[in-house]
Amino acid sequence: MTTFNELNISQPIMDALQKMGFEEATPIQAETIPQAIQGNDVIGQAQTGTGKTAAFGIPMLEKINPKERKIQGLVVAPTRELAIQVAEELNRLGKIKGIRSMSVYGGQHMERQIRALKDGPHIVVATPGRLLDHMRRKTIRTSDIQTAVLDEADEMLNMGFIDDIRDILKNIPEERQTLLFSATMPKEIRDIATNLMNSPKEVKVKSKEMTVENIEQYFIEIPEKQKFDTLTNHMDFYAPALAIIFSRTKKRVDEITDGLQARGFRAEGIHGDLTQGKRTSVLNKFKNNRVDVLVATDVAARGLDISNVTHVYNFDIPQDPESYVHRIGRTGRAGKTGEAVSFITPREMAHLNLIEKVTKSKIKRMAPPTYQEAKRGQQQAAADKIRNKIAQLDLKDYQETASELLEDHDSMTVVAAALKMMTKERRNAPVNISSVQPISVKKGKHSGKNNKGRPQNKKYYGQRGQGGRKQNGGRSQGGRNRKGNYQKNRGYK
Ligand SMILES: Nc1ncnc2c1ncn2[C@@H]1O[C@H](COP(=O)(O)OP(=O)(O)OP(=O)(O)O)[C@@H](O)[C@H]1O
Ligand SMILES: [Mg+2]
Repeated sequence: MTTFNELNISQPIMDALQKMGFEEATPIQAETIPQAIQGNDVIGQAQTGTGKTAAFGIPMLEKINPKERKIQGLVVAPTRELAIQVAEELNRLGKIKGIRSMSVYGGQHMERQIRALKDGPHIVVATPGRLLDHMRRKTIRTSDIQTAVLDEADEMLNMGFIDDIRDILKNIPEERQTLLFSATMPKEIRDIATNLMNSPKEVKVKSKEMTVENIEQYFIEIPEKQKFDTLTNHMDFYAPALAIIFSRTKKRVDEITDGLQARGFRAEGIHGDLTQGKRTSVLNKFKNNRVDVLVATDVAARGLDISNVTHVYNFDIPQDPESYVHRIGRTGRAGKTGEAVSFITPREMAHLNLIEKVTKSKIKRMAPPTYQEAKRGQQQAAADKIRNKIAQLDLKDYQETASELLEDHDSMTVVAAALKMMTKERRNAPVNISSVQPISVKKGKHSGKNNKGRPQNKKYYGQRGQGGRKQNGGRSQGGRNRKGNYQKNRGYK
């Protein structure tokens, strides 16, 4: 255990940490903060949700002089939502020291952005394309930048942003310090990254698995056509408080979202074809619990820190093991527990084995919940709702009508009728999701545009998953118990 006191952090930032409720440094913070404060370049790798933002944020903030209204720190992140979030966390950490961070990303009004930049933020957190745009227009001055951070570095290099990243770094003074962080860092990508840096110290928080151990991981083997019914059955049976569902395409995200809404779930979708306004509003609704289910493409897979996400579903298994790690890492953050459930079609079993092997994690087989179980789950949710109402003890106005009902019918019948009215007959809303090809290990699956220049795939797929099925059958343990807890927490809607 390391306290922040031991890390030579200045008082204003210590005060901010205290205000944020951070008591101890996480391992990646304990290991990288001293290295970075000394001025070293650092490649930091640690599991999802373990505080990498503050690990690079604190040393960057330490170096900044708040009196100089110049951009002294830069963070580059792969998605707009992540840029917004990182800027918010840096603003919290830097507030008492008087350091202002601003996010800059595509899809936002250029003129408005330029005006805000004139206000003189000390740190800019940007997505690569928009950042280059500003650099070309000279609306972002890079000559005073002392620290450059690449958050989710491997993703940006993977996504074909390597040239953009090179261009960005070329424009930043050579004496800069470069910090590079991610939960995953395939060797080939690390080699590319190392070339962009100055003798970086590599800090890898050691763990057996790439995923955090407080995420219980399951898979359900299920034909493509049955995925959607299985999803709603699972959600009825286990009643996740907050869930993210990942799907492979934007079209499927829309279809799943529509389907869930038709079946009475409070769901919204997020993907790259939506306007930025819509993307932001969907994410805010999810954060404020006005939406319980977020359906997303990989645009939401990296870095997003939404507290209390209890379940992550892979409606479609992701192509890369790294993507699996990041997706499921949206739950089980900052020491909390979470559950990940992946739907695997029979032909994708070998791909699942490969993911297990690369991530060194155990993904347990779970039987698909039946429709009967789903209905029972819904009834229990309705019963919980009644229990909560009873606890509130404000039922006097209803007693006269209740006693009239009980004169005509026995209490069992009355309660059963009430429960029936409170539960939804989900199957009355048939839903069709358009099919996609299964991901297979043997086929050359790297032809897709996402796989451009992904040397690490060769490594994985060269090894070839062993195929075959796991025989560790059985349902997730403790579902009912956990379900009870979740329902108490949320008050079923
Ligand atoms: N020392 C700490 N004590 C308590 N909470 C912390 C500490 N450091 C960070 N946190 C909180 O933990 C959560 C996860 O942090 P963060 O988003 O930085 O994780 P990450 O390692 O970047 O994850 P990812 O790989 O998914 O990007 C945040 O809500 C953050 O505020
Ligand atoms: Mg992060």
